[in-house]
Amino acid sequence: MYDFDLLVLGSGPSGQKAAIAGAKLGGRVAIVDRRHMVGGVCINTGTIPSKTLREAVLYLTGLNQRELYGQSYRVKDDITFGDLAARTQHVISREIDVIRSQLSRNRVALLPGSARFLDDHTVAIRQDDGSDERKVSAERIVIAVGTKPARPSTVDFDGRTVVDADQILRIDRIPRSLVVVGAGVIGIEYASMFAALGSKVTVVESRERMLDFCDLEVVEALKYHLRDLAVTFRFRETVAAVERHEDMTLTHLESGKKLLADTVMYSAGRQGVTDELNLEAAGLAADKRGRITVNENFQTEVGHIYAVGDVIGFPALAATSMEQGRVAAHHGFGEPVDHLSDLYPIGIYSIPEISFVGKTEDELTESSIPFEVGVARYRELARGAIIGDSYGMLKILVSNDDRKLLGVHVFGTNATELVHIGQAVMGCGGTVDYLVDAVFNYPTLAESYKVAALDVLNKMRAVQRISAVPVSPRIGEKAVRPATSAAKKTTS
Ligand SMILES: Cc1cc2nc3c(=O)[nH]c(=O)nc-3n(C[C@H](O)[C@H](O)[C@H](O)COP(=O)(O)OP(=O)(O)OC[C@H]3O[C@@H](n4cnc5c(N)ncnc54)[C@H](O)[C@@H]3O)c2cc1C
Ligand SMILES: NC(=O)c1ccc[n+]([C@@H]2O[C@H](COP(=O)([O-])OP(=O)(O)OC[C@H]3O[C@@H](n4cnc5c(N)ncnc54)[C@H](O)[C@@H]3O)[C@@H](O)[C@H]2O)c1
Repeated sequence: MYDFDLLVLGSGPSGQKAAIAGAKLGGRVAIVDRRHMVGGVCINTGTIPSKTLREAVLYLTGLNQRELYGQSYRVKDDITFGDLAARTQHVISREIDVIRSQLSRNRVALLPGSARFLDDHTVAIRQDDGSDERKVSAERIVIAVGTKPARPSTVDFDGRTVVDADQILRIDRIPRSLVVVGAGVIGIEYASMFAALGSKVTVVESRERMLDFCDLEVVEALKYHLRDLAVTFRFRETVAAVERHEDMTLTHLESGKKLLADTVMYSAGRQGVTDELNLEAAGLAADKRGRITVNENFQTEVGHIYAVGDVIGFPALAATSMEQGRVAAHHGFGEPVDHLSDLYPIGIYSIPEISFVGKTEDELTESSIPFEVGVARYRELARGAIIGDSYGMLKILVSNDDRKLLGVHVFGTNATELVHIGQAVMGCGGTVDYLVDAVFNYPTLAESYKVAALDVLNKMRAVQRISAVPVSPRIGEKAVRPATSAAKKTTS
């Protein structure tokens, strides 16, 4: 009756995984995207180019080797944007090739063009050059159209001196000075890269602090490092206007300050790409940020139409988007599937990088959940000395009640990889005792888990000991001996 069992709109991480999951379940599946956007924002303008650029910056500047070889150490003196772009283009092409091959070997048809709804089972697909339009029908439809940078209408983006986070990848020179508007994840990642390249970076953020979902101590450490790379932070400041002059920009802040810079980059949030979808024809609507509301199965108000990935909003990560796509397809085909776990890691590829899983100290304190903190510093690990990372740290938060891990926060080299050890222990309901008893490879950064776990146990034991000692009576009071039965068993 329909052309396809499943039609996916958008080939980013969520769309790809929905399509492949549908095909593995035996469905006839197609995926629609513009020819130049196969792989989505993730591959073409977002995750992959920014992470490759970061790797190129770290390598060519030699930044990570300077503790070992001195502050003047560099692999290349005059780094051009071309040097950085070459590596980025290479990785993008390779990744697109992998995606095309995965779709084709799973018999997912790739239909080029932009989709818009004609009704709740039918879409029209317009070729990129507008030359042709075809109708396609499907029993189930997954909307995975992602987001684009939010651009204030008052700012004149020229793609050269005033740019958004997509356009920054196409600039032709490394700016001597850069204003970054918005200290979200995108803003801080690009601020780190340009600061490492030697640009004088000013970050303007209207809130009081940045990355407020992360551990406060870790964010403080990051700010210290970025300031050391000559980054200036302007918190509680809002951009009022940006003027373009020949090869220069002047950013006016609402407080009256003026910032002169070669380039201004806007990273002040993103907008769902739903304006061209003609959602009303399918009986759907988006909110004012272009987002679509879904239930826990990623179904929209129209049961056979699903929405996944950044277009549904938080957490808007490639990793969670992939899972949402897979879960939606399984639900659509009636295949049993668990709901998405809450226990996913966050990775911020600033320089140095940050990663965490679970709760922060602030969240636990607000919920009155008692916990103990264990810290390991890379400078006390042999691997830290070998790689020249003296600033890295790993912090674990452990429940005083049942000794389970409640959160893991990592700052420094390999943070985004290391966090998964804590995630696995937490996912399996493990306690701090597992980390104390486990033997880790030496010399590694993973050893930091054992060091932090021992730190927790030492603190817990000290508290138990003092609790077991009679409290000296105040004048006129009797001595009290706290009940020792409340003290928890320690294994080491
Ligand atoms: C600079 C930057 C860095 C990032 N870094 C990270 C990171 O390090 N780690 C991480 O986990 N996440 C990161 N993200 C977020 C990550 O890229 C997104 O979460 C992810 O790409 C969202 O995937 P998606 O499936 O929603 O689709 P997207 O990747 O957003 O792609 C959507 C696709 O839909 C297509 N489309 C839109 N409208 C239509 C239509 N009408 N018809 C057909 N196709 C359409 C678009 O062309 C596009 O290809 C980053 C994002 C940015 C911008
Ligand atoms: N490593 C990663 O996982 C990664 C990396 C990059 C992006 N992302 C995803 O991309 C999404 C978008 O990131 P983002 O950083 O663009 O958006 P964001 O919404 O996270 O941050 C935007 C920031 O800009 C500030 N702001 C807005 N207007 C301003 C103005 N006029 N003047 C000063 N400050 C202003 C806001 O207060 C906010 O802090 C995130 O939600 C994130 O999930 C993830």
